[in-house]
Amino acid sequence: MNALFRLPPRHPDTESDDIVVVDGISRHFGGRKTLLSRVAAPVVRAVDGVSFSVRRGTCFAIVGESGSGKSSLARLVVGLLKPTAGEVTIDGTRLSTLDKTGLRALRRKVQLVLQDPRASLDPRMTVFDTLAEALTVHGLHRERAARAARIDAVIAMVGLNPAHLVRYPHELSGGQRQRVAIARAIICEPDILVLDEPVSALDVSVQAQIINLLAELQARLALTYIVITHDLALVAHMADAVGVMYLGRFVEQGDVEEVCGAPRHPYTRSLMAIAAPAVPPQRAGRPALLEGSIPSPLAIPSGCSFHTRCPLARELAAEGLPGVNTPDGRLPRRCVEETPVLHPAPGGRSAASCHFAVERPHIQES
Ligand SMILES: Nc1ncnc2c1ncn2[C@@H]1O[C@H](COP(=O)(O)OP(=O)(O)OP(=O)(O)O)[C@@H](O)[C@H]1O
Repeated sequence: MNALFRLPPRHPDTESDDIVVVDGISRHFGGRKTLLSRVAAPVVRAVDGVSFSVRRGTCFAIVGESGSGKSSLARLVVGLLKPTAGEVTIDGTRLSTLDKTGLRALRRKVQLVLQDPRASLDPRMTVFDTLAEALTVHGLHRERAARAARIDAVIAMVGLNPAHLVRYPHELSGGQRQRVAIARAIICEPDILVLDEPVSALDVSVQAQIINLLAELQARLALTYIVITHDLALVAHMADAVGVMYLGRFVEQGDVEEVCGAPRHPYTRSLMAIAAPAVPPQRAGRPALLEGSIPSPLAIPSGCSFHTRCPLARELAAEGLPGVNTPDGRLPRRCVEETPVLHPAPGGRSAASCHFAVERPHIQES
């Protein structure tokens, strides 16, 4: 489990105001016998001991490839999934202490926006009905005129007009549908939006418009964002802080300028190379494109879970001495045998879990 990593405040005299604190959260699936099977299903470690905190009014991004556990983590944060271990605290309230009523109240404050609005909007409901339903669920603006006024105000905020209110999702473009999904999320005046791949289902030309809309709304409504994405370029654009996720764990996290500007973990460097192939080689090693695909979370590699794809491990092994490497000489033994912990970078604005991340000390010294 990674220890709770908190960015030091930019201005040391301002008090820390963490609206979200995620402490050692895990979610494992399977492992139980079913009625039809006497053998327990294998355990999938979708999220495995993740910790982070998010300052009020900022944007925290969770980045990683498909299958790294990002969506499961998002669902844990909004209380849609129960953790196997660990705790999520939202604005001082521990989710584990909430009953059904408490969780419903929390869902008003923490809204989830999904990747594909075509799937998340009911095709049989007009835009007006979709927004009215959100108010009804939370018992807000019950009076007709007040409800219509709130819907008109929100539809304008997301850049649509009253003519859109009578349309059905299939009568809207992809960008307009995502604007409706955002309107539905903000209509109940939440504090936090969890945005799961908010633009990846959209045409590239529309993506920038939605990103700008999200930035505008964040400033106007003092929202806190948690953005789930596989795209480090989007992270660099939107986020203040980031957690880089691989097989259920954060392998690097911290200030976005530091993590994206001088990534220390070889996985982050590889993601950066994909996001911006023209970026010159980083100081601490050449970014290499990722080889192969992410292993199954049913069979997480031993030691450092990234060792099966790690370009830095291969490079270090090539420099290493017999006995320091695995018997086949392909990888440093330490990468295969020892699980790395998050090491804070000098200055404490980021941390990376790689045995060799900091100075890339020569393998004989380790
Ligand atoms: N309900 C479930 N039962 C079993 N395994 C699950 C369940 N939900 C997720 N998983 C597994 O957990 C792992 C992480 O899934 P998750 O959807 O959180 O990853 P992700 O990074 O969001 O990927 P994607 O971008 O493809 O959605 C995957 O291997 C997935 O198959």
